[in-house]
Amino acid sequence: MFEARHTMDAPTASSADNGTSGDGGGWFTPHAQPEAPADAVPARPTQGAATSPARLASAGSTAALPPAGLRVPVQRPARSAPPHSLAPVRAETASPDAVLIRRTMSEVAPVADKVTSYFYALLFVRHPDLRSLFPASMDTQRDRLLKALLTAAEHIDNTEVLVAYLQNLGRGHRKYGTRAEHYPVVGECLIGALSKYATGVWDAETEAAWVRAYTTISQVMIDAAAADELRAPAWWFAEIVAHDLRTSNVAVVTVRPDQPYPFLAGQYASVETPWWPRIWRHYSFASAPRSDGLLTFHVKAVPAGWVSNALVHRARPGDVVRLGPPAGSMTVDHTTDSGLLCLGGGTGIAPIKALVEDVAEHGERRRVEVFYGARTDHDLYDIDTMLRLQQTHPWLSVRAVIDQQGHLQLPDAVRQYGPWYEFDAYLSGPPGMIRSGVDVLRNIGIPSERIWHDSVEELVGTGG
Ligand SMILES: NC(=O)C1=CN([C@@H]2O[C@H](COP(=O)(O)OP(=O)(O)OC[C@H]3O[C@@H](n4cnc5c(N)ncnc54)[C@H](O)[C@@H]3O)[C@@H](O)[C@H]2O)C=CC1
Repeated sequence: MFEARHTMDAPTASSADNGTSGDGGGWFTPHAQPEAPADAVPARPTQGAATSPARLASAGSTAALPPAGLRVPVQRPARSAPPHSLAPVRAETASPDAVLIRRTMSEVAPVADKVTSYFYALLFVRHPDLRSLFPASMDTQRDRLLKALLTAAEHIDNTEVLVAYLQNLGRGHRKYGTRAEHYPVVGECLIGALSKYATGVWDAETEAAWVRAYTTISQVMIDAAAADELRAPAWWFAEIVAHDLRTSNVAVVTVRPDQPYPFLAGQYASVETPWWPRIWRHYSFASAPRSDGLLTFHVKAVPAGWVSNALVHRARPGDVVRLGPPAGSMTVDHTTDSGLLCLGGGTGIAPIKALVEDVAEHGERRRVEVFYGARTDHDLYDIDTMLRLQQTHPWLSVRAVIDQQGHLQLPDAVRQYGPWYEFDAYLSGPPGMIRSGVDVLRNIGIPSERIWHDSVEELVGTGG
């Protein structure tokens, strides 16, 4: 699940300072590709300063210009920007709008839950028709939309990263049924909620800054969705063709999409099961693209994880799931021949295996060093596959790291080998492993921009 490293999008999210440090769950922590539908509610005037819907992104318009002062690049970076590029712009370099937006966010941060609740109350009261775009239970999803909006607003000056993030977000929203006309109504409710709770700082100038930011944000998303519509479906149906229970709670699930599904090794997809409509969870592809078009995911059933439990314990061949578009930037750069240092913890071994296959298919002889961590021998459910790959490929080395007592955690094991400073590093696994792994790898000399992983926040969301 998850856009890795350097991106704000989905599973592969940012490494460094975004989401890998701190509590990883803060309201304004940049995170990987959010999953929530960005829809909204139009019409009634918001509370406080009057914000007419007309001032927000015009539905369906693809010609709206970015507001003055906000730069919207036209080019998408080839790879997502490094996590550290998401670091907040320092006050002295921030635009006036960014300063006002951050001031609002500081004001509402302590009451984030209330802002979220009020936002959805406004949305669903004003636009009850939009309720059906969201899951029946909002528990796991309720704050995702607002988080995404606020993340984007906070990084309004960080154009390159922001645009890549928003484009990804806009494409990803197609599967929710989000349409261009939903954006202004969401914007109205966002501003309604912020103006209610940021009373200490809210004034006409602040509102204007939010309107400009939201207009830019929504236009980038609308345009990306429109462009994507010309070349890809909003979602894919995929039939489960194999279901292999490897342990009591880990299944390897293979699906056949109803149409070609282009992706890159190291990416992930969001998956919706028939049992939990509109609840989407990210899973990394466990193989590089195959000639038969099949896709494989490794799923661990986690406590209270509706989707993961359904996929492990209920799903059977013949069942049909839905897939969102591929996302994530934890991919191999084939223009270089530097070695790959890969840390896969638990089911995090899935995208690592895909990366190994990708290197093999490119016929290169790059060194690939895999550290595969698990709590017990039994939990190394895919070690046979990895050892077979090692036998076939002399450039590949696979080491298992068992961490039953928590004495030797996976990242620590890497220190005993090396040197690693000329390697590109790939981390995939539980959020704690990624956080400590990024620290360890930086300490042993790998620069942040060569450390790739999916966003920790997305990973947290993935488990379900
Ligand atoms: N693209 C990605 O990053 C992917 C991430 N995942 C995530 O991987 C996780 C897999 O869960 P499990 O199999 O239960 O893993 P687990 O909890 O059994 O841990 C697996 C390995 O990670 C290490 N680890 C765990 N917490 C650590 C910490 N705080 N510091 C250092 N090392 C730590 C353990 O030592 C062990 O070697 C899930 O959270 C899942 O969402 C799964 C697939 C892809």
